[in-house]
Amino acid sequence: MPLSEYRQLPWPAAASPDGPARLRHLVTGALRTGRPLALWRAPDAALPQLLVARSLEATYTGLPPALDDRAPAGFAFFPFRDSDHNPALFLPADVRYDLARPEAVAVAPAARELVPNLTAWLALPTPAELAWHYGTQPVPHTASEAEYTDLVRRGVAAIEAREVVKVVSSRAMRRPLPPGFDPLAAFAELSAKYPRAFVSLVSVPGVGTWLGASPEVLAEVTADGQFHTMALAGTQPLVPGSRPQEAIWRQKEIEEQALVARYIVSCFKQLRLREYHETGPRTVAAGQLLHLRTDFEVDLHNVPNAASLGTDMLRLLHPTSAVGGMPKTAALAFLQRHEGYDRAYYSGFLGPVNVEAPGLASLFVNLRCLQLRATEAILYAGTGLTIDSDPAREWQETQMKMQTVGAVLGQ
Ligand SMILES: C=C(O[C@H]1C=CC=C(C(=O)O)[C@@H]1O)C(=O)O
Repeated sequence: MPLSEYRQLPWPAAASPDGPARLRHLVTGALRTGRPLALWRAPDAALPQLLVARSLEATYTGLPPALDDRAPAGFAFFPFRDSDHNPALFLPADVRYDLARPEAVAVAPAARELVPNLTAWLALPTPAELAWHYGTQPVPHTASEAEYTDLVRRGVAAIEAREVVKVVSSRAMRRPLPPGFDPLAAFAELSAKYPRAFVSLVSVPGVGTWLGASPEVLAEVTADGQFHTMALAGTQPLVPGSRPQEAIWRQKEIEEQALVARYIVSCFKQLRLREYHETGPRTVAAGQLLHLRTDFEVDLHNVPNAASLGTDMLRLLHPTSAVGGMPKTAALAFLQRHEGYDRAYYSGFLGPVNVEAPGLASLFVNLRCLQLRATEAILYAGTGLTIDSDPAREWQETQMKMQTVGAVLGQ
């Protein structure tokens, strides 16, 4: 919905002094009134944006979001696997606050009834305590090194037995929160540390609070009418002092990434799309890690099914072979049987749809993320397995990936 249809509530002059203080004030208000919220900082953007949904009920959705300019505006927050425990959510863009326009809060027509209380709230001082929403699901099983390496061995055996070509195993890890841990400060720290990542903080009653810095675009429709997705896979540490372009990749990683690229091409084929532009694979840095990445662009001005292409691709892509495996159904069945924990929103996807302008969408894979509980964080990471995977190395790789978001835990 264009911003012109929103009601602009000017910030009272005497209240919170600057954009970040106002952001904190709005987040506090959303948490106190039990409303879902999403805060994100797009890659390469200077400032974050906040969206608050009018109610939890308004966020439940069935299908993945439609990526077209007539679809509702909001923030998608989808689990790896849709279930009653981890519902697929789409937070309608009812209340918006963009730090690039810090002087006013925008309220959508659908949330008009919030205006009186919100106006009163803007004039109040900010309470010190933020009551973040916590998930109601139990803490997931966290695999020991022995358990994880065993899972990797089983994955390799499934590849050898030709049940799957590739599978991406993953695990969770618990870490205590440092004293005085402040998720908003952690969000700002991740934004500063990873300028090229999609940094997000999502908090939903009953579902929980998730913080992350994702390097992976799942599906994007840009202002100049391009559809963009990427095949991101293969991991090695960035050696301090060296340049990403100098990295040398083993056959294992080259094949692992090529499978993801091939999967994307097969999705285009299913949609009978031949006009796409492919760049790469090239080496890209994501925090302290390097990955191989191929970018795919489709000029939506030049394809017959432009209006539905983004929506159709999103439905085919999730979960991609960078987080599930190949063939998709067999890889997901392997994970269901052997992984031994609930990924919840890790390796799902998230991001704004039609928020900045109708027709603009940026959905990212929810990687390099953690779930916040009252006293601890649960970190998540996975590794793409191929026939050449070494269990000890794959464990190491999950450790490295967890350090991306784990950096804010100060350990
Ligand atoms: C599954 C994750 O990363 C994916 C994205 C890039 C590289 C990957 C890899 O090398 O295995 C994974 O496919 C994760 O970060 O948890």
